[in-house]
Amino acid sequence: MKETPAIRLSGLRKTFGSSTAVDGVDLTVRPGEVVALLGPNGAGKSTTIDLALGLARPSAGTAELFGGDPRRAIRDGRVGAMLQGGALLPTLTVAESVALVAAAHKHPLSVAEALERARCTEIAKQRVAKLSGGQMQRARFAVAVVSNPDLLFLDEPTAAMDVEARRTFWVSMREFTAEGRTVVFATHYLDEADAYADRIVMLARGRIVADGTPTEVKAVVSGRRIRATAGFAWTGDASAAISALPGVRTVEYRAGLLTVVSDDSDATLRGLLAAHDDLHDIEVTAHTMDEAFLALTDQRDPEGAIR
Ligand SMILES: Nc1ncnc2c1ncn2[C@@H]1O[C@H](COP(=O)(O)OP(=O)(O)OP(=O)(O)O)[C@@H](O)[C@H]1O
Repeated sequence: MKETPAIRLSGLRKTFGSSTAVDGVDLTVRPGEVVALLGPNGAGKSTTIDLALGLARPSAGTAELFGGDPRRAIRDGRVGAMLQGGALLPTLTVAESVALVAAAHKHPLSVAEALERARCTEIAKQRVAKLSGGQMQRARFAVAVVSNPDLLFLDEPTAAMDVEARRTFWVSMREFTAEGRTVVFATHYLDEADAYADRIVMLARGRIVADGTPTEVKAVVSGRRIRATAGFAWTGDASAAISALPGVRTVEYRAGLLTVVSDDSDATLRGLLAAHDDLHDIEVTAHTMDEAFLALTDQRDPEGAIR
C-alpha cells in the first residue's frame, strides 16, 4: 500500500492584495523526513507553513496533512508547531504553560518529559515574562512537543539564540527526529539546513527554486566569485578563453574589473594566472546566500528547479 504523505501541498498560492506570498508550491513530505525550508526574508516560508497548518486560507491549491484536512490532524494531536508570532502567556511559568497545552491533548507527553526534551527543566518555574530570547524559544519548543506530535513545524526556531543555544536546541531536535517523526523547519541559514535536514527546499519569491539533499542544494549555491583588476586588453578571444577554464559559470568585464563566478575557484584561478600574469588585486569570495537565491530565481522557472 502506498504510504500516506505527512504533508502534501498542491498548487498552493497565497496573495495579499496585489502581492503574491506563495506562488504555486507543490511539495510532498514523507513521514520521517526532516525538511528545511530555506530562503531569504519574504521568500514565503512562514506563509507556506501557515497554509500547511490551515491557519491561512489558500488563494488557490490545497494543503493536506496525513491525507486530510490540516485542522483535523491538529485536533488529533498529530501536529505541533512553533511559529514566529506564537506568544506564551507572560504571567504563567514555563511548566504551567506546558501543562496548559498538555491538558488540551489526548496523548500528551508528561510535562516533565516535554520540559526535559526542550532543555527547560532548569527554567520550569520561571515566569514567561522573565525569560531571555533564547529561553523563550526553548519554552516554545517544550509547548510544541508536549502534544507528542508525529509532525512538527518550526518557523525559524533558533532566531533569538546565540551559538551555544542553537547547538543545544538542535541536539534536542535530533533526539526528537531520531524517533522517526517528521519535522519541517524554516531557516535563513544554509549551515543549519545542511547540518540538520535530510532535504532542503529552497524558496524564493514564493516559489520552490531548489529541492534536494543538502549536498545537491549546496552544489547549487556554493559558487565562488573571483574578482581582479585586468591589465590586458579585453577581446572576444580573451573572454572565450576564460569562459573555457575549469569550473567557470559566468564571466563579466567592466571598466578594467574582471568578475568570474566559478564552481571550482582553485582550478579557475590557476588557469587565469597561467594565461594572464597582469591580474592585480585578486579577491576570491564565497557566493552569499542572497546572491545564490537571486541567481536561482532569475535563471530558473519552477519547471527548471533542480530535483
Ligand atoms: N498578512 C500579510 N499581509 C500582507 N502581506 C503579507 C502578509 N503575510 C506575509 N506577507 C508578505 O508575503 C511575503 C512572504 O512573507 P513570509 O513571511 O511568508 O516570508 P518568509 O520567507 O517567512 O520571511 P521571513 O524570513 O522574513 O520570516 C512577504 O512579501 C510578506 O511581506
